[in-house]
Amino acid sequence: MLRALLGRWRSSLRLLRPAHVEADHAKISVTQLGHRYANKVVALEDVDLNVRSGEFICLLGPSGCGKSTLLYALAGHVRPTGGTVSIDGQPITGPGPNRLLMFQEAALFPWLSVRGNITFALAARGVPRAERKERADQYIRRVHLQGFEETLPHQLSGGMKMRASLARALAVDPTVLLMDEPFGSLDAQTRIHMQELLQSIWMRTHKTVVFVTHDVHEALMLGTRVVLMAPRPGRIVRDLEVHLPMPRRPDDAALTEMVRHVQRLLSEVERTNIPDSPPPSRASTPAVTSPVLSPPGLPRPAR
Ligand SMILES: Nc1ncnc2c1ncn2[C@@H]1O[C@H](COP(=O)(O)OP(=O)(O)OP(=O)(O)O)[C@@H](O)[C@H]1O
Repeated sequence: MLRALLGRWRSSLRLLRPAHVEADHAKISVTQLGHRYANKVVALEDVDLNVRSGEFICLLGPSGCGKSTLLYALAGHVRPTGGTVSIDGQPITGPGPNRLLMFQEAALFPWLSVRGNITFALAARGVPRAERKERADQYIRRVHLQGFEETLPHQLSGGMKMRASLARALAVDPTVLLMDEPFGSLDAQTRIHMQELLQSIWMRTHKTVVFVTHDVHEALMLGTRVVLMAPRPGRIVRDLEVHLPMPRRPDDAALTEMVRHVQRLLSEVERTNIPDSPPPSRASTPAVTSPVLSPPGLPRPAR
């Protein structure tokens, strides 16, 4: 029994491997990124991250580890105080049409219908009038909102608003989709539905996505890569490729094993960053670099 459990645990963790992406092969390249806010908080220090075209990256970590700051630096909304960020070899100096940032709030115009919100965004991006309605309706179908084209946002549920917002984001076809905890305010069931929808859309489009979340299960459900961050100063401590086939089921056994493993890594990150303890030196986070950990109640496997 124990041997079977251990075998299952080992094989699921083999699907979680360290990521190594050369800068030459990267769509997004972040080099030695640092950001210190005006209040002297060091939100990011020495962050290096290369993202291939078509990857779904989840930034995961405790509150305050700089996930949003990194995302906003990619969006061009934060001008980092050190290092560089580039997309397709072009340095980012401000917001641009090749990136789209989505938040927890659907941010729909309340006086425009679902279709109106999408066609407005298309018009703002210079899409010819003749194409707008057809393109809007195509993405409305993709998020399963057909029949609600003329509905105003206040007549939609939270999940439907988020689907409309997702349709709008996809319709403008950005090179990179940046998502800051987009499903954070949804109830558990709607959140799972949104994850499944986003996953199925990603499988069709292979859009490059950078997705911020606190939720380990969400990160492993969606990500082709999970980047673990730690605070004070905000930095990357683990970068793992998730080789679990898609579509993923929320209750899949291998996924559940991985969630436990990554939760343990995260709690080690949190233990080395206890509030009111002196900030850890960069060399004092060794636990996070230990390659294999035992799940609770199981012996530590031989290396
Ligand atoms: N505009 C700002 N001015 C000053 N400090 C800021 C500002 N925005 C963020 N910070 C600080 O920078 C650090 C990183 O914040 P950031 O929001 O990027 O982290 P996060 O990992 O996204 O956190 P959370 O998960 O809670 O959203 C935190 O200590 C935060 O207090």
